[in-house]
Amino acid sequence: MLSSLGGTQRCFWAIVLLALILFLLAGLLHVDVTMFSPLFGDQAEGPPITNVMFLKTHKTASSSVLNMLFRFVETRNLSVALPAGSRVHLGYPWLFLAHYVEGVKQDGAQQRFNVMCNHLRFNLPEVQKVMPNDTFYFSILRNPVFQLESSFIYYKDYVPAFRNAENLDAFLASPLTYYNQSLSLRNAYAKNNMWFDLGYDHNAPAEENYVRARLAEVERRFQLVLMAEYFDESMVLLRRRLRWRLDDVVSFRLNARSQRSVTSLTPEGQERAKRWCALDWRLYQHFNRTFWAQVHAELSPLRLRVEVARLRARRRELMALCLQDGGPKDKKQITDLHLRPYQSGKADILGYNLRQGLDNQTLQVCQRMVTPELQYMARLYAQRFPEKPPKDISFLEA
Ligand SMILES: Nc1ncnc2c1ncn2[C@@H]1O[C@H](COP(=O)(O)OS(=O)(=O)O)[C@@H](OP(=O)(O)O)[C@H]1O
Repeated sequence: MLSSLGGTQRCFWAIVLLALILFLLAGLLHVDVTMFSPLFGDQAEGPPITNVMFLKTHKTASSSVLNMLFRFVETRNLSVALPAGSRVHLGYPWLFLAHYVEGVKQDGAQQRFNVMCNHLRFNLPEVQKVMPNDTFYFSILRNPVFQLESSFIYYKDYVPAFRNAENLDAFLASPLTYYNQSLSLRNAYAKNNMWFDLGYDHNAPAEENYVRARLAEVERRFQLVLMAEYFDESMVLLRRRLRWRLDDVVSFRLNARSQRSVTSLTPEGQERAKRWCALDWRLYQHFNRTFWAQVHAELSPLRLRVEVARLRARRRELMALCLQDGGPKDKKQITDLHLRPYQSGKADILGYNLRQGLDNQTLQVCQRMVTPELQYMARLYAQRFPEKPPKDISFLEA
C-alpha cells in the first residue's frame, strides 16, 4: 500500500517536472503554447454567434463577405433582413429605415432578424429596430485611394461627378469642376464614400474634433472593422470572434475587375485622393491601427501565419474542386447567366464557371460560393417569401 502510494507520488512529481521543462523550453524557443488550444483545430469554444449585422460598405471586398453571410444564413436556415418589394438594396443611398426590410411594418418593427448584410446607409436607431440586442456589428474598409479608383470605374456612367471626367487623375486635379455638392446622394460614391455609408456627412470638413468624435462612435458600435487589404487576416479574426468553422469564412474573390479595367493613379493623384477623401483617409488610418492592435492582442505572429495558411489552403482546395480552370472568368466567358455578376460602368467584373460533372452535394456547395450578390439575394427572397412576386433581376441578362 505504502509503496504504491510512493509510486503514485513519484509519478505525479515526474509529470509536474516534465510539464515545467516543456513550459521553460517553449519560452526559450518562443513557441506559442496557445497553438495547442482548441481553436487550432476546427472547434471554437462556445456556440457560434448567429446574430450579425454587417455594414456592407462600397468597393471594399464586401460582396465576398456578403457571400459568406448568405451561405451561413442558408445552410443554418437563419432569418435575414432582405430588401422589401422590388428593391435590391436596403434603401441606399437614403439613411436606412426599418421598413426597408421585407416583412417589417412601417408603424414600428416587431420582427428581429439573425443577419443583416445588404447595402444600406447606417442609421443605428432604425437598425436596432430589426436586429436583436446581442447583435455582433462589423464592417470592412479599404484604402480610400484604391476604393475611389474602383468606384470611379464602376460608377463612371452613374455618378454625375464622374461622368464628364476623362479619368480619375483628371477628376482629382480639379474635383470641384465635376463635383456638385447639392447632388449629394448620387455623388456619394465620389467623395468619402465609406464615411457616407457609416451614416455621416461626406461633405463635412475634416476638423479634428468632429473626426475624433465620429471615429469613437464607430468604435463603440462596431466590434470589428476589417481591412480589405488584409482580407485573409480579417477572416481569421472574424472567425475567432464569431466562433465559426473554417469553411464558413472561406470565400472566393467576388466582384473583382479584370486587370484590363483596373487603372493606376499617379503618385500625385494618390496624394490628391487622400486629400479629397480626407474623412475616409482618417477613417482608414484609424481602423487600420485598431485592426492590427486587435490581431496582435489575440494572436501570436506564428499563430496568425498558421491560421492564414490554413484558410488559403482550404480556399485553394475549394477552387480546384469547384472551378472550371481553377480561377475567374471574364463576363463573356461566363456561360451560366445565373452566375454572371452585374456589370457596371467601365468595369469588366469577373465571375466563375463551375467544373462539369460535380456530384449534387458538391455542386450545391460550389454554386453557393460563386453566386453573385443580386442572384443570391433574389434566391433567398424567393425561398423566404414564396407568396410575393420574385425579385426582377432580368436586367442582369442584358
Ligand atoms: N478577398 C478579397 N480580397 C481583396 N479584395 C477583394 C476581395 N474580394 C473582392 N475584392 C475586391 O473588392 C472590390 C469589390 O468590392 P465590393 O464587393 O465591396 O463592391 S460593391 O460595392 O459591392 O459593388 C473589387 O475591387 P476592384 O477589383 O479594385 O474593383 C474586388 O477585387
